[in-house]
Amino acid sequence: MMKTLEVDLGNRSYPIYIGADLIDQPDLFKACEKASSIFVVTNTTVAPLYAQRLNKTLETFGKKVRAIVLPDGESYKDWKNLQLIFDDLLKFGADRQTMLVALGGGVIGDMTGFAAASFMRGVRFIQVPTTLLAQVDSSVGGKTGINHPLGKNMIGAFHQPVAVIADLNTLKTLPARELSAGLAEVVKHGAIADAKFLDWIEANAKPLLACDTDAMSHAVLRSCEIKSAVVSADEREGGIRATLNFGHTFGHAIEAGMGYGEWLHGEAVGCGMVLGADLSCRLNYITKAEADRLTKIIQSMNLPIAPPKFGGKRYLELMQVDKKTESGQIRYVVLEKIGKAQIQGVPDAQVLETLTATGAA
Ligand SMILES: NC(=O)c1ccc[n+]([C@@H]2O[C@H](COP(=O)([O-])OP(=O)(O)OC[C@H]3O[C@@H](n4cnc5c(N)ncnc54)[C@H](O)[C@@H]3O)[C@@H](O)[C@H]2O)c1
Ligand SMILES: O=C(O)C(=O)C[C@@H](O)[C@H](O)[C@H](O)COP(=O)(O)O
Ligand SMILES: [Zn+2]
Repeated sequence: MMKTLEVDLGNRSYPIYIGADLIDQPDLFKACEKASSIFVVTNTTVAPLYAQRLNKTLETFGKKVRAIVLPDGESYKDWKNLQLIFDDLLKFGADRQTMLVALGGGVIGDMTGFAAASFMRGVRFIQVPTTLLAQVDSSVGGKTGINHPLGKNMIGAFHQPVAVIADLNTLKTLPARELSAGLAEVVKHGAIADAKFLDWIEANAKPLLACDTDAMSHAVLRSCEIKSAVVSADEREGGIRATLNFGHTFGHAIEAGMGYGEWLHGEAVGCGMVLGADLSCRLNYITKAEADRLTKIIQSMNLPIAPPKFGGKRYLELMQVDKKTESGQIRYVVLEKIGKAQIQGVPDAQVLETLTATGAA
């Protein structure tokens, strides 16, 4: 059965649809009725799996539908490949009434959203997330952008989609490693916002890793509920939205430091949460037993828990460019307790203790 949630942002509110075989349902794409043309942005892996079905659905609106197929991978989330989207939009007559449709994981969603934010100063777009990570996290909330060699997601814009259509059946073709990466963000939602959800995740590692339909449905729904509530309260990260960045200050440093694509985003975030839990413990918020428990949950999702050994100085250098840094002071999301997070500055010496204790330094 399909579930519908709402991201509540006044006249920019939009629905999140979660259910099976949704890419075949034209009524969910009704925002396309007013479009002059439709461009589906996808990649070389997802296109052969789902583009034809989506195309058939979109063609029912009687508009020109075109696919823009990008190369696959985090390392392509850059200027050069963003430009390919603009090239085709201009070449094939897109205008301000054009609808972009992002069909793929977080990389495609972030790039399509940024293209939509900036093409002709802004056009509408729909998110059709096909990875677990995109369904539980990246398709919701309107953070769009690309990477810079010196820092993750450094160039971008807030631009909300007009609908999120999460077809749970697309997860059936997802490789196991990608499923685990998505589970990292699911664990994050439990850790920062809902201790009972974290209990459920802990108890359901097996069905989650097996991509069981009921387990996936609950994981996506509860994650979207948590994320949409946070985004509705703080769209532009002036306050509580920063808690969604738990594990990301360390995680983004791992992604950039290794070279984008070496570690998956979810893997880096999972490991980043191990460091974040250790730091939270050193700050006397959570106990050692609670930090160890979170590490075990992350490990149970087949995610790496040992960070790359860049050394303390290099980690601090990589983390300095984090978007939460204020006047040179790096700010970290820490767990006040399981199910509640906050952001604060931490002396480098204490961060170095965490980096040393976890083998990063
Ligand atoms: N905007 C946000 O709020 C937000 C939140 C979290 C992550 N992100 C970003 O999202 C990106 C990570 O997203 P991701 O984990 O989805 O990675 P991804 O987009 O690279 O997708 C992972 C892999 O799965 C493939 N794939 C996608 N759907 C598939 C399917 N149904 N079956 C088989 N293969 C499929 C992709 O082609 C790719 O190879 C990062 O760039 C991260 O920074 C953004
Ligand atoms: O939506 C948010 O806010 C998040 O922080 C979600 C994160 O999972 C996501 O990876 C996001 O892209 C990170 O944002 P950034 O501002 O640190 O680049
Ligand atoms: Zn993330």
